[in-house]
Amino acid sequence: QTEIQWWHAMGGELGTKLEEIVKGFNDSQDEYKVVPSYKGTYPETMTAAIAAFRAKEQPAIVQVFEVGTGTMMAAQGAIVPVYQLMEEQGVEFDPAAFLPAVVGYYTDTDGNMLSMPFNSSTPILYYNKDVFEKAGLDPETPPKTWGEVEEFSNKIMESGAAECGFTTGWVSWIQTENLSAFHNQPIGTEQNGFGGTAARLTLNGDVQVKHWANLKKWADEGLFKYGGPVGGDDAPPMFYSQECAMIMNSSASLAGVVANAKDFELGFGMLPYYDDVEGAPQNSIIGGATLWVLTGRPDEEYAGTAKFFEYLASPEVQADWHQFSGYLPITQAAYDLGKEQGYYEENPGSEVGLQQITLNEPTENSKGLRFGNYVQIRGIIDEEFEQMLSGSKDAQGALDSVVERGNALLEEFEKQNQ
Ligand SMILES: O=P(O)(O)OC[C@H](O)CO
Repeated sequence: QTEIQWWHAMGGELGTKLEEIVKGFNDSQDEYKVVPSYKGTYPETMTAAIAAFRAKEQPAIVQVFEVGTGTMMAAQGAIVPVYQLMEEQGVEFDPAAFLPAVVGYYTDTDGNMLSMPFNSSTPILYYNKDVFEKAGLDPETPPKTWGEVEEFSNKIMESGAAECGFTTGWVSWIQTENLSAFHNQPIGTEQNGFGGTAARLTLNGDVQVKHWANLKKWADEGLFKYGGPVGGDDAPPMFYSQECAMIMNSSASLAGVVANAKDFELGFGMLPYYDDVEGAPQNSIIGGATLWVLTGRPDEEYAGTAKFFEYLASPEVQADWHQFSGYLPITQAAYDLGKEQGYYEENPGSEVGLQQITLNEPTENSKGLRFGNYVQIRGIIDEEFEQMLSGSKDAQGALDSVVERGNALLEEFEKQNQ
């Protein structure tokens, strides 16, 4: 039996489900055994894989979050593009089976898919209907605009229904990158980096500055509570304990929310927008991760990997994973299967993420981003946001620093990849 190592970043409920999915494949045949290993957060998993590659101890498959795409694409010689893998192994693979938002993010300029879509998400709003009701708000109506987020949060706090209005996961992904896409604002030149490595950051525009300044003001007033860097691990517990009435987080936080928020009625909504920004709401962008295949493994592992990917993309596996986790149904077939099963009717709110990424035809500003060294740039976004919260910089100063420090990394990346 050939063992295939799969390094991933799915902890908690998602990790348990991932293992169940792998077991389904392992039990379905006896030639290959996929061995999943949890390697920590997305940045930790990616760093571990790069170090392992240098030490020639790399796994065949590694799960890399969406913002690692630019770096992985440039790592020629280290990766086997998935379209090539499937072709070489004679396994049928139709990129058109995946949703356009997913295909667009992971294909090269010739339309070839480089990594295997597995878990694509988008951020949404979760809210506590019980707290809304206690505060005299309509529990069936989530806030649509940032003005309403402020107004509702004030009511919630003044009425004593909860201590805080809202929290958020991922300041980088949700309150900066998605905020920009949803308001049709660029975060960089060259179509947010899709046009090539000459791209530079521009995320210190008026809308982003206004939003960060508001977050600082709301944090000072207690309306908003910060959940920490990277994914914002401190945010979900504040929502589960009913300290904060709302949370903006990945659609894939669903599994955790369902498991932990047992004492109150859950509501779902789209991300808020500023109604004085023309073109908003545009559409949100995907997050989550894809599976990259690394070079340097024995041939039989690639044969098994192709078979495993075929299994992962099947409508049954995808629909099950999507419905459990809150990740988007990444293939049309998985979405259709869910409809046939009556899943969306029985689970109001479960289509919010999909409706939001498809709200409008994506523009250059809202189809995603592709920058090299972006994992490090995410770290800079968190650092500068924290500097702003502590009062040592204002929103403009913090975002200017993100651009300056980030562009130094982009210049370095461009030089290395000429
Ligand atoms: O928590 P996930 O898997 O939806 O990922 C969120 C972000 O896209 C990570 O960059």
